[in-house]
Amino acid sequence: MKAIHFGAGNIGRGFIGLQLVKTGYEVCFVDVNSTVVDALKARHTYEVGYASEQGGRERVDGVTALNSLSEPDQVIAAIRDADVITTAVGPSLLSKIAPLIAEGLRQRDQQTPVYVIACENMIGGSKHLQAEVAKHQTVAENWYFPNAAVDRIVPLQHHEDPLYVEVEEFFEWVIETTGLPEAYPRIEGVTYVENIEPFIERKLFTVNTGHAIASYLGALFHKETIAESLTDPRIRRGVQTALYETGWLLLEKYGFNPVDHSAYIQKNMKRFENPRIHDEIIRVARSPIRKLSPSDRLVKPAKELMERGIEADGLARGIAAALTYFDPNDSESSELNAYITKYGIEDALNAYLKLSATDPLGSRIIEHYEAMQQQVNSIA
Ligand SMILES: NC(=O)c1ccc[n+]([C@@H]2O[C@H](COP(=O)([O-])OP(=O)(O)OC[C@H]3O[C@@H](n4cnc5c(N)ncnc54)[C@H](O)[C@@H]3O)[C@@H](O)[C@H]2O)c1
Ligand SMILES: O=P(O)(O)OC[C@@H](O)[C@@H](O)[C@H](O)[C@H](O)CO
Repeated sequence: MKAIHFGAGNIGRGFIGLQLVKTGYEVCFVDVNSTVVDALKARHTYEVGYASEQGGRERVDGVTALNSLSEPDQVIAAIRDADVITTAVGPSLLSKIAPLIAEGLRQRDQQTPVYVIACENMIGGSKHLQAEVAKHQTVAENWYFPNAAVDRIVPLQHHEDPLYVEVEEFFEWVIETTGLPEAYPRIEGVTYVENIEPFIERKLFTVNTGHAIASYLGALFHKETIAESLTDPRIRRGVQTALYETGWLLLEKYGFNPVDHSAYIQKNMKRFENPRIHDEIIRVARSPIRKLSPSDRLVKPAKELMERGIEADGLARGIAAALTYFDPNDSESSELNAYITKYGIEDALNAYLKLSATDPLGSRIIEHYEAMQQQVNSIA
């Protein structure tokens, strides 16, 4: 059994590759980072460490890697032979890897099924990748693209060994089975469900909404990590308020049990506070344009709540904080900041969030944004 995994980064090595190897796959990582690719090729093994009370490390053996920039033909050949293809490159890069995947799939023996699973933080990730592949190659009937949700906090890594990765112990990987044949491959640790929507929305609108707001409010109050942010009552309250709002939406949409969902929120607050994980604001806040897009963790739940006549003020405050965020090393943050400086907040709302300054959500965001601008000046 062979698996190709695009993106040998934190979640790629620290979760997806690990589970594939545990299942019995020979895993070939594909990446553009030559340090990581060369080390995987040379050693064929790496270690995953656990940031938990028990700690401990696991060895991940029998892996290899290819560089998609310098070895595209080898990547295509590897896709020809693969049973499963997974990705964890970031949602905006799926369009970049699609041509290579399309060419590899085109060259396959068309009788053998293949499963392509995007493990990205987005709703409908695999179907989005399928649409990107379809721009280059007609998608065959037995190329399956089941949507998935993946959850494990893997912070930025700062070790001498470029392959070692430290992760939290908790994980959840959910894959949608609707449309798959009976004999679809089972991956160790994966929960298979007929309908992924409640799972991806529960994860994205709790773990990622909470994380995002902790990071943007954290940046506003000059914090360095998520755990540090949550020690500040102003930020903690902001995160919890937003999570009770998204919780209300999830209860309305999917009929979750309120007691169970409250426990889910509290469990995630504990994960954010894990003292053994140094999760930097710059990682969690990365790519603010993506995070502020109408289909992502902040604006989508806020709009859906307001449409139901339910208050979303905590989300509006989190969105405003995201609009004040600035990291000069993050290209999306730089773009957004330059846009706001040039055209103003109302045009930015329109261009990136697809919201008007006059609609109820837009006007709440602007009120918070203006109050925060004063706050930025007073605490700077
Ligand atoms: N880190 C987490 O806690 C976590 C948890 C769940 C989901 N995710 C999701 O997983 C994805 C990856 O996140 P990450 O934290 O591992 O990021 P990362 O930056 O650590 O890893 C991304 C990897 O993709 C590689 N890459 C970039 N362009 C590529 C290309 N053209 N071809 C092949 N590889 C390429 C990068 O070199 C990098 O190694 C994102 O969608 C993220 O939302 C992350
Ligand atoms: O990866 P992003 O940029 O979509 O979001 C940053 C974090 O919220 C995210 O990586 C979480 O750590 C992860 O989703 C936990 O499962």
